[in-house]
Amino acid sequence: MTIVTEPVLDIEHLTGGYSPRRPVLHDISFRVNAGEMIGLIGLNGAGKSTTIKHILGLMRPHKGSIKVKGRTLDEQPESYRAAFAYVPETPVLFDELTVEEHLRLTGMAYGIGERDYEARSAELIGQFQMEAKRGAFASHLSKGMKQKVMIMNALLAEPALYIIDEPFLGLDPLGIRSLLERLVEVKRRGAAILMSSHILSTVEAYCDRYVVLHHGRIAAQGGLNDIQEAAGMRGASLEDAFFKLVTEGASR
Ligand SMILES: Nc1ncnc2c1ncn2[C@@H]1O[C@H](COP(=O)(O)OP(=O)(O)OP(=O)(O)O)[C@@H](O)[C@H]1O
Repeated sequence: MTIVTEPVLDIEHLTGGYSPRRPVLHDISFRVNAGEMIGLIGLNGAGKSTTIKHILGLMRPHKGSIKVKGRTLDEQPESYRAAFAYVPETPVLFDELTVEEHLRLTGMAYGIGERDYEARSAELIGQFQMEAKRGAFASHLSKGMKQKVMIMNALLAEPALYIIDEPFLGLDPLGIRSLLERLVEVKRRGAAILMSSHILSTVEAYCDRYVVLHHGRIAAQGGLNDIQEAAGMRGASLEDAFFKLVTEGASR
């Protein structure tokens, strides 16, 4: 017997972009299930950030639908927004709040009880090597430390869906390892993760499925086998198959 569970993120036939006359995304459909990490990959300008902006509700679909836990943003704005945490490529912090105050704010925004807050924040501060900086203002942090604060905030919230945009660039190797370990752990506990990155070896190693965007369309999606098949390259690495798909103009 197969148990059919509702996807945490369900994008169906999304056409969208910045101007209704010139869509950037064309008929995008993919899902992220609980306990899955999906890699959203594509060249510069392929449409990854635009897809993410649509999921966040910063832009509205021209056609198609986006559901988080079965509901669109219009149907249930509060529960839609509370179901995910977003880690942007460029950290956005309050300069005059400390690391700990950011965590505290997230704890309040997501309604996390005091005891859970204490346990989770202490663990995250330790795991991301931020003990010495817990009282530092965001404006006094390095780029990678700011990125860590964004990541810690997302992890503190323990949402059903993580949306993570190119998280590795600012992090040191220890930070990357901490992040990947945590993502594996939250996934095992049932979280859904959509991660966009250009570091394809890491995407291949950690993601369960991949969505290859090319010129705003899905060029291929599925497990490594599906991507290899779409590229006509059995046995290839994700990077080699991706390279073939995006340089030969394949579009399906
Ligand atoms: N604010 C904007 N207004 C109009 N067009 C935009 C805007 N932002 C991006 N675009 C266009 O949308 C298309 C998709 O861009 P998007 O930022 O989604 O790409 P991306 O896959 O995230 O790329 P990168 O890997 O460089 O971050 C590009 O053609 C880009 O020029």
